[in-house]
Amino acid sequence: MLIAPSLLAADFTQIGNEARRAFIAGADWLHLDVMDGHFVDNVSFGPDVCAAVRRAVGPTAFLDAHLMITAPDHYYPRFVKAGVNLICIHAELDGQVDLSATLRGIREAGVQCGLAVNPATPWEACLPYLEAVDMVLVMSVVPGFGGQSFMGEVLDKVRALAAWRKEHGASFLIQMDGGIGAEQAPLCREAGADCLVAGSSTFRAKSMSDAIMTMRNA
Ligand SMILES: O=C(CO)[C@@H](O)[C@H](O)COP(=O)(O)O
Ligand SMILES: [Fe+2]
Repeated sequence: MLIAPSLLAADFTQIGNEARRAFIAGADWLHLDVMDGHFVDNVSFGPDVCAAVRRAVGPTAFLDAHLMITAPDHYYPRFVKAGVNLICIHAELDGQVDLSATLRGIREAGVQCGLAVNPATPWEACLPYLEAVDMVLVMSVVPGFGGQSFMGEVLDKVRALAAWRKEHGASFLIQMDGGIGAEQAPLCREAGADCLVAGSSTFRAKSMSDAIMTMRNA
């Protein structure tokens, strides 16, 4: 099980130190929540902050950018340039954005690509793209803010995606994001998730390393 602390819950006055703190505590990935105030009702940070995080953590740490933005096709090259390892875009943009071309462009730039679904979006929205992604992200909160409660009803989507993957011999990872801590991690794992994003339960834990270890051993 990969654990990806979300930098959204970090102390923003200490962003570089906070990013390093996550890896020192045993994080597998660092999750970077990018919000544009259009796709979600919040604004966070953009490619320049991601590039600063890369400088802080060094060349080998895995950075996972979750783009909650309406124009990922326009902006993804800037996140590639910032040095992230994976760029995840939202399936809800289907019809507005050429998702196939964007996913292909991300991969051709040498970066892994992912497709995310909101709690209200059926997993089948990913179906046309499942051969073309490295990861599917199943949101377990309505995106926009950290610190929300886990929505257990999305676990059925994780089960369905895991079943599809097995049946088709596919290898994409299944990530879950939102409201995840020690209590939710075993449920996510049982359903078939491979990577858990956790903001509040890691950065705001008394011991980040204990919090990460507990979730990983779920
Ligand atoms: O993408 C999002 C929210 O939109 C998440 O990555 C959250 O930032 C996770 O934070 P917690 O729910 O774990 O506090
Ligand atoms: Fe996220």
